[in-house]
Order: sequence, then structure tokens, then C-alpha cells
Amino acid sequence: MENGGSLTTARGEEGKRSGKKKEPFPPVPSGLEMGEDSDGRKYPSCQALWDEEIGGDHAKHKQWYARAEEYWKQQAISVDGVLGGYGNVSPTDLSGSLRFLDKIGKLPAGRGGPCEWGRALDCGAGIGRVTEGCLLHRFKHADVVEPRAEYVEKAKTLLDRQRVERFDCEALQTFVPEAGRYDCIWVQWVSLYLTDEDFVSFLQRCKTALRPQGVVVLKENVVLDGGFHVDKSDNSIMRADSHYRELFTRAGMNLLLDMRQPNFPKQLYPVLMYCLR
Ligand SMILES: C[S@@+](CC[C@H](N)C(=O)[O-])C[C@H]1O[C@@H](n2cnc3c(N)ncnc32)[C@H](O)[C@@H]1O
Repeated sequence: MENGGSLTTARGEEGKRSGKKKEPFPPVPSGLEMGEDSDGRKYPSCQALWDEEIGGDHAKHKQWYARAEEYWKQQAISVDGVLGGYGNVSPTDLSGSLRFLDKIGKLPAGRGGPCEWGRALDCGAGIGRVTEGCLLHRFKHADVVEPRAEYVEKAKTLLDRQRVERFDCEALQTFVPEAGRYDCIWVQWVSLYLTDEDFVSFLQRCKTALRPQGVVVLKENVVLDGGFHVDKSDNSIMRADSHYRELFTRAGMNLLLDMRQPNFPKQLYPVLMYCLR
């Protein structure tokens, strides 16, 4: 999918199949996405999930994140470790990301124009795989933020310290990127750990952290043909494309470009890249 291609087409066709008269690309109202978790539990809406898991309770909110923290503590400090045993897809992933950045570099003025290539921020950076294999190939400088201290320490040994200026050890639900610092904020395979509310609020903080032509890039596993899925082993949520789009709107961000990661093995979930400003 590029520029809203195949996914929006699929939604339009759904409308045709049902036989009902519909707008070609109807907005998905908040909370109407159904979903399930890995224990087989069904939820009528995502709000029902958050009401149950968090329900405005500070302790439950901490507990939600504790499970991911516990999970990540057990993983190897390597590319294979950060990719859940799929280290072999890293080169394909990185070349897809570079291709997407090159498209962002050619955004026409009518769609906001390209970003500049000064400084990027790699969010939920793991050991800095994306910074090393993608961001530093286009941007002069980068910063990384990652909550697991061992990953941050490893990133310090792997990355060019002349060009990577900051190594912050913090989780995204509390992290506040510096205002006006970034041309690109890259968020890959980590938004799935954030609650909807924390993700929207993080995007809003990112907006403040962008330079005038700056962009946020989200690269994530996405459900293309159903509702959300929660994996209870690490408290991650795989959201539908429509769900993400609704969260971008809630955060007050515009979607400039999107593209599906090409050439991934069939057994992997679809991965989409979204460019927001
Ligand atoms: C699948 S790995 C991806 C790492 C990196 N983005 C990459 O693509 O190589 C997920 C990373 O997110 C981090 N993480 C988990 N929960 C997080 C949170 N709440 N805030 C920030 N990072 C988190 C983990 O420690 C881990 O490094």
C-alpha cells in the first residue's frame, strides 16, 4: 500500500460486498473496533479492553507496562533478540525503511514537502539496529531512547558516538523529547506496547519535538482484516490500520504517506509504515 492504496481500496470493496450504500472510505468511529486476547477473551471495543486493564487506576497502569518490561529483560542482547528470533529479516526491513525515507525526501510541496536530514530520534531503539542500519544512512545525527539499560549500553558500543548524541534510558509513556530538536522521530515495533491514551499523548509530545519540516515515522505490525489482538505474554496490542488512523487524528497529526513493508516472509504479520506531521 502506498499513498493510501490497497488498504483504502479494500475498505471500499467491503462496502460494495455488504450491498449497503456507504461512503467509499467511511471513518471508523472511536471504540467500535472489536478484538480479542491470546487467552481467547473477546472485547466488544478497544475501550472495553482499556477499561478492564487500566480503568483509570495508577497501579493497573504500571502493571500493564511491567509485563513488557519483564518480557524484554529475558531477551538476548542482539539483533535476533530485539527481533524475536527473526534477525534474518533485518536487512529487508532496513532496506524497506530506507525506501520509505527516500519517498519522504520527495514529498511534493502540496503534501507538505520533504523533511530535512539533520537529526533523527530512534524510539524503543533496542540495541540501535534502526539507527545504525537506516537513520544514520540519511540523517547527520541521531539520538536513541530505550527503557532496557542493557540494550542502551550495547547501543553505546555499536553506534558511532560522534553522530549519536543522546542515549536516553526511558519508556515512551513518560519520555518527553526535547522541543524543536528532530527532523524525524522513528517509532518502530514499540507503539504496540503503549495504551491508546499513552500513544496519543506520546504523539502529541513528538509534535512539539519536531522541527518545522519534521516527521514522525511509525513502523508497526498491523491487522488488515479484523480487530485488535492483545498478546498477554508481553502485553502488546496489534491494532488495525483503521485504529491507528483514528489515533493519528486524535493526536492532531496528518498522515502524509504510507507504505507496506515489501518482501517479508509470509508467516510474519503485515508491517506498515506511516509518515505523520
Ligand atoms: C521489537 S523490539 C524493537 C527494537 C527496535 N525498534 C528495532 O526495530 O530494532 C521492541 C523494543 O521496545 C522496547 N520497549 C518495550 N516497551 C517499551 C516502552 N513502553 N517504551 C519504550 N520502549 C519499549 C523494548 O525494550 C525493545 O527494545
